[in-house]
This record gives sequence, C-alpha cells and structure tokens, in this order.
Amino acid sequence: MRGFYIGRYQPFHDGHRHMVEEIAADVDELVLGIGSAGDSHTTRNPFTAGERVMMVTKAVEDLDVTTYVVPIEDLDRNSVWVGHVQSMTPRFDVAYSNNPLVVRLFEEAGVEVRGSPMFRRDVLEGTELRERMIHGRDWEALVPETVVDVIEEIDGVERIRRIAETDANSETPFDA
Ligand SMILES: Nc1ncnc2c1ncn2[C@@H]1O[C@H](COP(=O)(O)OP(=O)(O)OP(=O)(O)O)[C@@H](O)[C@H]1O
Ligand SMILES: NC(=O)c1ccc[n+]([C@@H]2O[C@H](COP(=O)(O)O)[C@@H](O)[C@H]2O)c1
Repeated sequence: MRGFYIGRYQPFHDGHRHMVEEIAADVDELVLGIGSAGDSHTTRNPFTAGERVMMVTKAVEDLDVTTYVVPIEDLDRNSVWVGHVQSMTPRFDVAYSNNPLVVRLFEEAGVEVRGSPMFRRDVLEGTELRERMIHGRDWEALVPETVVDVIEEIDGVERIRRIAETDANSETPFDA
C-alpha cells in the first residue's frame, strides 16, 4: 500500500517526523508532498521547494519505507486540487492529514483519509519554530538533526531574520 502526506514543512520538524513514523508502520511506500512549492522568502514560507526536498529526504532516509518527495504548487481552485496532486504524484491509496481543508478535499474526491493526534503541538509547530529562529531561541532540539544541517548549509536562520526585518507583514517577497 502507498500513502500520501503533504505539508508545507517550513521547516520539517519532529511533529512531522512523528507522523511519518506512524504512517510508515501502515504503508509499504510513502509519497511526501512539499506543499506551496512555489512559495519561498516570506516569513511564513522562508524555504524554497528544493531546500525542503533536502530537509524531508534526509529526515526520513533512515526509515524502512520507500519514499518519493514531490513538490506541489498551490492552485487558485480548491475544487480541482486533488486532481492536480494526483497528476504530480505516484498513485496512492490513502492520504494522511490533520489539515481540515485537505481532509475535506480528499474525502469529497473519494480518497480515504487518515489523521493522527497532534504530537507536542505546544512546541512542534512551524510557526513557533520560525519565531524561535527569528528571536534567537532554541529550535534545534525540535527538528531532526539532518534538518539542522540543511538549515545551516543554506544559512536559513540568517535568511528568516532578514525577511522578518524587511517584511513585517510577512507575505512580501524578499529582496535584499
Ligand atoms: N506536532 C504535530 N503533530 C502531528 N501532526 C502535525 C504536527 N504539526 C503539524 N502536523 C501536521 O502536519 C501536516 C503539515 O503541517 P505543516 O507543514 O503546515 O506544519 P505546521 O507545524 O502546522 O506549520 P505552520 O505553523 O507553518 O502552519 C498537517 O497535516 C499538520 O496538521
Ligand atoms: N488549492 C490549493 O492549492 C490547495 C488546497 C489545499 C491544500 N493546499 C496545500 O496543501 C498543503 C497542506 O499542507 P499543510 O497541512 O501544511 O497546510 C499546503 O501547502 C496548502 O497550500 C493547496
């Protein structure tokens, strides 16, 4: 059986890793969708699709499940989004998500959806991690070590801080 799990992964953190471990117990193969793939250089979406491909690939490579990492750009039309996802991914049998819109769109399209309880959501949340990076608080303990390495390689903390300085409203593209 093949599963599908999408997130923005800005960045990929231990909550995502926990969910992937649970999914891996269910499936033979896993498709990990990098959502909002066209977005980067904003405080909400600081990392590019390519940078997130590196984070996600390295964060799951020790697991005993074949994984395909596929970037997926957003569409203006929710009603055809599931078809868009399916057009970009290997065929899958079940979608995993805790995002209510994603759950609804897959269910309406007749795809089985499974969720899981949130894991340490008080700290394991992308928004919280990005805030910690901006304000110099500890974030490294909340993501897989391989993700720390990628963020260091791309100088990601410096980027987020620069964006936060120049972009108080968070969605304006970064231009240095
Ligand atoms: N701590 C967690 N435990 C379990 N699932 C999680 C956790 N955090 C996020 N998820 C789920 O992972 C998927 C992808 O989440 P996403 O990439 O938006 O992360 P996020 O932490 O919610 O980020 P942000 O705060 O940037 O929106 C969603 O289905 C989300 O509900
Ligand atoms: N119309 C669309 O493009 C559409 C609809 C639902 C979800 N999505 C994307 O799927 C991803 C869902 O991930 P999260 O659970 O991390 O929000 C996001 O990147 C979101 O933008 C896109």
